Amino acid sequence: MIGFLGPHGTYTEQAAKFFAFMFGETSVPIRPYASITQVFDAVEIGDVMYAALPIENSLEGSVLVTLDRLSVAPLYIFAEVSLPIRHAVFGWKDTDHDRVKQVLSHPQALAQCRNTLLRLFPYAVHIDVDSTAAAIAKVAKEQDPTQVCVGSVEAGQATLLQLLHMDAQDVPDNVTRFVLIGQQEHPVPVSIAQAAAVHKTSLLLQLGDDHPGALYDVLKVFAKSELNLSRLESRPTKKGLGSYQFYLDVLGVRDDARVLDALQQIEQIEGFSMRDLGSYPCFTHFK
Ligand SMILES: O=C(O)C(=O)Cc1ccccc1
Repeated sequence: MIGFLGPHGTYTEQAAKFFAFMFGETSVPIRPYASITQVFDAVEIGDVMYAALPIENSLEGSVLVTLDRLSVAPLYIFAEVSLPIRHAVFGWKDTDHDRVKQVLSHPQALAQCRNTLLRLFPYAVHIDVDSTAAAIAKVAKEQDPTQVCVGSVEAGQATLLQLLHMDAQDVPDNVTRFVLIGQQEHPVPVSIAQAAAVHKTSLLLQLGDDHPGALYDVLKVFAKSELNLSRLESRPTKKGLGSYQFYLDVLGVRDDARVLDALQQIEQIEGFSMRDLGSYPCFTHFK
């Protein structure tokens, strides 16, 4: 079973369906949860074997709820899929744009459409909802012509709402990365890894003692090993202002001799602790 950020109609459901399809013959069912936190709870207590969650967007950057929980949860990334995201705006028939008071959606969707929404609905406030599909359901239920919502065209068209605008994202090329995560003892079939041309290894680094060049010492290892980093991100450790941990995505699979060697070298650097968040296949899926 794959838990995902629901309800039905979210972008994460599209990713969950992709992952389920990758299981092939042993195709697994998917189950919606109302929030990212609830999906994490479900996979941690073993209610579901896997979880599908958004982790990063090409316009807005990291989905912090996912990233921060991943740093403390004993979970691993097993696969990644990047999906192009096209946002649509839905409302009631004959919506008067100047009278719209509220635009509801997931905060990432609102952020990805910020400028377009300001232009279309200059007097509206943006309201965060747990998912795009939850926002669509709320606007469809309340039948209030001063509310509109942002979500996928398929989810909106499954309601009585009217499609007001297509492609509301501020930049046409809008892509979100979704990850399949789970407990280490439940790896996915090797056929999934074999189906991908690109693999990544994700690491979480914590500096023990901060000193000049501490991060450089780590980056030098990757540079000398000619390993490409596809991401480097700092997040607060929450232990005090100015205290950071680092997320790194290395292009390469952990079993690769160069990656193994680099990781061993980093482990020997004093003052660092490194957590392996998984080594996994990366897919891109165009509908
Ligand atoms: O709310 C959704 O539909 C999600 O799956 C989260 C999300 C929101 C915006 C872009 C990508 C994923």
